[in-house]
Formats: sequence, C-alpha cells, structure tokens
Amino acid sequence: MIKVFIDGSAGTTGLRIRERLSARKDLELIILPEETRKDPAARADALNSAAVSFLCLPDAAAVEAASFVTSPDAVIIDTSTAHRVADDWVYGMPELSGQREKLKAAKRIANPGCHATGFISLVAPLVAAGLLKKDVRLSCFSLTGYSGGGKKMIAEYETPEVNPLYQAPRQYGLGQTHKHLPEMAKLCGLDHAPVFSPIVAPYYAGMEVTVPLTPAETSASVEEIKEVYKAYYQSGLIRFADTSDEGGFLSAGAFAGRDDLEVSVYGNDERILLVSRFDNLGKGASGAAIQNMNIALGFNEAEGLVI
Ligand SMILES: NC(=O)C1=CN([C@@H]2O[C@H](COP(=O)(O)OP(=O)(O)OC[C@H]3O[C@@H](n4cnc5c(N)ncnc54)[C@H](OP(=O)(O)O)[C@@H]3O)[C@@H](O)[C@H]2O)C=CC1
Ligand SMILES: CC(=O)N[C@@H](CCC(=O)OP(=O)(O)O)C(=O)O
Repeated sequence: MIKVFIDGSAGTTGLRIRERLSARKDLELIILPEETRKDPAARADALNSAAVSFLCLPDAAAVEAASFVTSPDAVIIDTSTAHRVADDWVYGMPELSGQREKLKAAKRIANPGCHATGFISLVAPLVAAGLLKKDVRLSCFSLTGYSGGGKKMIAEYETPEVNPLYQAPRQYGLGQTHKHLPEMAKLCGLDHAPVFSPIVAPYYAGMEVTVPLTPAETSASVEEIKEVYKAYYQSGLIRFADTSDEGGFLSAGAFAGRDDLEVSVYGNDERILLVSRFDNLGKGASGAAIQNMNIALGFNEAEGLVI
C-alpha cells in the first residue's frame, strides 16, 4: 500500500481530497487525529513516512511543512500559493506543453491557483501558438463560488445572520495585486499580468473565468483560436467544447462537483470571449492535486476523479 498524508485534512481542499481518495484500495491515508493535527512533530513524522503528502494549509503553514521534509523520496504537493513561482518546484498543470514529463519526475509540485488555472488554460496555448504576443496587455474576470475562500468564507456565507451584501456577487482584488497574478504571467510566458477582476458570488462551488480579446490583442479569428485549443487539449482533464452555453447563458456552476475543465470560445472576430469553466475545488484545487499525485505515482491521471 502506498502511504498518502493530507496535512490540513480538516480544511475545505483537504476534505475534498480525503473524500476522493477514501475509496482508493491502492492507497493508505494517514490522517492525524484532532489532538495532533497541528502538532509539528506529528506532521513531520507523517510527511517523512508518506510516499506523497498534500499540503492543504495556509501559505505560512505550507512553507513550514515543506521545511519538515527530510526524506529524499517524499513527493510533496502544495495546494497553497507559497511555491507556485519557485524555481525548484514544478507547476502542477500537466496539460501545459512539456509539463507532464516534468511532473513524472518531480518531488515538489506546486498546485495551481483556481483563478490562475482558468486564465492559464485560456491564454497559454494562444501564446505558444503565436496568436498572442508576450508583451500583450490582457484583462480577465472570474466568477467563483464562496468555497474558494476556505472555511472562514464558507462560515461567513452560511451563517443565518449572513450579511445582506453577501447575497449579491462581490468583486474583490480591487488593488490589482491578487496573489494569482505572478503565476498567471509566468506560466503563460507573458511580460504583464492581466487586469484581473475576481468576483465571489453566493453559491458554494464552480468557476467561470473569462478573457475578452479584440483585434488590438490578436489578429486571430474565433475559428483559428478554436483550432488551437482543439489541437492543444488532447489529454488530461482539460477539453475544448465547440459550444456549450445553456440557451445563451453560461452558468459558473455547470462543473460543480467535477474535476474536469472545459474551454470554449464565443463572440465574433471583433469581440471574442475565451471562457473556462470548472470547479474551484475540482480542477481548481483538490482534483488537480489528485491528478498530480496520479502522475507522480505512475497511475492513470484521472484515477478516482469525477469527469
Ligand atoms: N478553497 C479553494 O477553492 C482553494 C484553496 N486553495 C488553497 O488551498 C489551501 C487550503 O485552503 P482551504 O482548504 O480553502 O482552507 P481552509 O481554511 O478551509 O483549510 C485550511 C486547513 O488548514 C488547517 N491549518 C491551519 N494552520 C495549520 C497548521 N499550522 N498545521 C496544520 N493545519 C493547519 C486549518 O485548521 P482549522 O480547521 O483549525 O482552521 C484548516 O483545517 C490554501 O493555501 C488555499 O489558498 C487553492 C485552490 C482553491
Ligand atoms: C473566493 C476566494 O477568496 N478565492 C481565493 C482563491 C482560492 C484559490 O485559488 O486558492 P489559493 O489561495 O491557493 O490561490 C482568492 O481569490 O484569494
């Protein structure tokens, strides 16, 4: 049996990983009891005895956990923001060109941010194909369910005394320094991060990330862009769908409870919309983390996932 440890298994991302992996007969889950789940010695012991550990923790605790690892064979998959642009960690998005091969050999895997997953899935293939130049200035808006904010935000939304302002979508990241901007620019190979507008809305899970394009950003047509996605997404959890709107609407909740991600394109050659839909807790966090574990252990990468 392969030992797998979830550090932070009582949190939102950790719980979803635990739920997905508990049915796996090939894995033995190490879950620390309530009394020791934050005890550094108990966590260090688990991190060094497991073949793979998931860090489902706030950034500072993830950095601390990584420092506890002394076993040369341990694979660490960090779901926090702490290591995503670090040179000695591999970014866990296997659908990107060349990334799957790197992940097969990686011992330190940084799981992508949820908003970043959507942006990169839309923009990286177009930069690679030369349809967007590396110095392009883009914008992006992203709808997310409130589970994206973890236990604290879930409690704020689910209390009977919920703030009435929370009953409408709320834009945030207003200072334009959202923590996902560095990984968005780096993984797409862009000189500039986008103007980015995340919006949290009163539903539990699901994301819809949109990048608008005009002829100022690309000379490509809608059809050329679709061809690039079709060719680029041949394996993994990301797929291109020619059209997938629900009678002229695109629900951000369409992929809730699933681990895959759909890329689609709308509009016309003057005003193009690139859209990525998935679950913030699926391909946006826990689903991607399990996909990365499967690759690191040599399993089928969709094993145990909902697609
Ligand atoms: N939610 C989402 O959609 C996504 C989350 N992420 C990232 O995943 C990570 C986890 O987020 P999320 O699950 O949402 O957060 P939660 O707040 O839901 O869970 C974090 C868990 O970590 C525990 N914890 C905190 N400090 C320590 C410590 N020192 N030692 C051990 N356990 C500790 C918390 O304990 P306690 O229960 O006592 O509070 C909690 O159970 C974060 O870095 C987040 O940014 C990434 C992508 C999407
Ligand atoms: C609704 C909400 O607050 N969402 C979080 C992102 C969740 C996510 O991707 O997690 P990481 O923190 O690991 O990057 C935010 O925008 O900060």
